[in-house]
Amino acid sequence: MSLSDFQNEIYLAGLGGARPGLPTDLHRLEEAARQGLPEQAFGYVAGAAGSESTARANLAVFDQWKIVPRMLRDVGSRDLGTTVLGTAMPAPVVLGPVGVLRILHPEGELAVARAAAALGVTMTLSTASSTAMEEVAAEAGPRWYQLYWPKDRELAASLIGRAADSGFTALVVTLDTFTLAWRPRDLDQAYLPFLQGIGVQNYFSDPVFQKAIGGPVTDANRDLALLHWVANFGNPTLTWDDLAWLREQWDGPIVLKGIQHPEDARRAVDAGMDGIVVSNHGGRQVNGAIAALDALPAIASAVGGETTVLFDSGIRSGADILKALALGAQAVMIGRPYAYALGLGGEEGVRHVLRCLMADLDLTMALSGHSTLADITPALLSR
Ligand SMILES: Cc1cc2nc3c(=O)[nH]c(=O)nc-3n(C[C@H](O)[C@H](O)[C@H](O)COP(=O)(O)O)c2cc1C
Ligand SMILES: O=C(O)C(=O)c1ccccc1
Repeated sequence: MSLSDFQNEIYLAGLGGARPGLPTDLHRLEEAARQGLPEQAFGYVAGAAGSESTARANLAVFDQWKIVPRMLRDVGSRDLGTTVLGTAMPAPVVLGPVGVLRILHPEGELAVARAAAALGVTMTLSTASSTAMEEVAAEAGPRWYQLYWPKDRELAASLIGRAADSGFTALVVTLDTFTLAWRPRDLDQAYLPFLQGIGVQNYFSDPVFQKAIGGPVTDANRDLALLHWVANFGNPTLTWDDLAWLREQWDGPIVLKGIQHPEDARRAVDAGMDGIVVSNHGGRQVNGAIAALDALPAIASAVGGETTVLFDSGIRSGADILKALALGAQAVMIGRPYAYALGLGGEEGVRHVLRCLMADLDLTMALSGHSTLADITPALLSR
């Protein structure tokens, strides 16, 4: 199926009288999710750090940039395809890592893997997934693995080795979340998915983790296992020097997620990394932090052209994607929209979100005079 068929299919379904089960404006998915999902799970996904002002700014900042459409440029045949970190993509859209997906749907990461595979879209599996990576890999198409770098190096090496053995082709190392931030929605609800054993599956299935707690996780040692997980989840003492060790562990591309300062982007390149994700974790970590899109231009001018620059935090539409690409990203990741859609519509819901985004991007590019990603430059934007 070509990309221009994505919107046709949706339109034709509408003309036939069958409304899409979920909103086609992804901003409105959040409202649908508020009404349709259990309160605590919805709050976990929708929530962010502190007063959530950075999460709001991530969305609002897109309105400060305007697309200036160009006419009469023969956009009759479009190609949104690209290759990022060696992975071929139908469009510059990747499912970002979102942990604990079984709080939203019983099939969790498996449903996401099937939806992404059906469309040839790359999925990034979280270390905090609620399904072990080997099970997800068996159902997934193109796939990257997101590492939460644990304290214990032996455990880190084991997770990385399993990811390589399971066919994950790039390592996305998240730096901004060695611990969860001050998140009032979850604190007020006393809600943590892990206390229900959701999000620890990659750890509990790991031989190094099991060795450390004296054997497989059972009802008898579950509390011990959870304490060991908490103690090992993240390492606040890591520095740039530690990246040399990581580089030795993984042969494929490594990208650092959570970069917000141009000097950090520079250090990533100097440390031999293959890319960065400009991201503030959807505003879930440092409230008051710079809106992610505001961080992008300076980072792109510091390292763009030398490394792969990915972007996330606030992408909700084709226009948002076009703006992020124009400001220097090679591709974007999405988070909350597909999590909401999973909760509301399972595998089909995730497919809906991907088709909407790709169709909207295709149309927005065409109508603003762009046929390929190579045509996208900062010149198409006005502040
Ligand atoms: C419920 C939830 C869980 C997340 N879990 C992870 C995770 O396990 N690893 C990670 O690197 N990022 C995680 N993120 C952050 C996303 O990868 C992404 O940076 C963020 O959601 C992007 O912003 P957006 O939601 O506005 O698209 C999570 C985000 C949400 C909403
Ligand atoms: O909630 C998050 O943002 C997140 O990144 C995370 C971290 C650990 C486990 C699950 C999700």
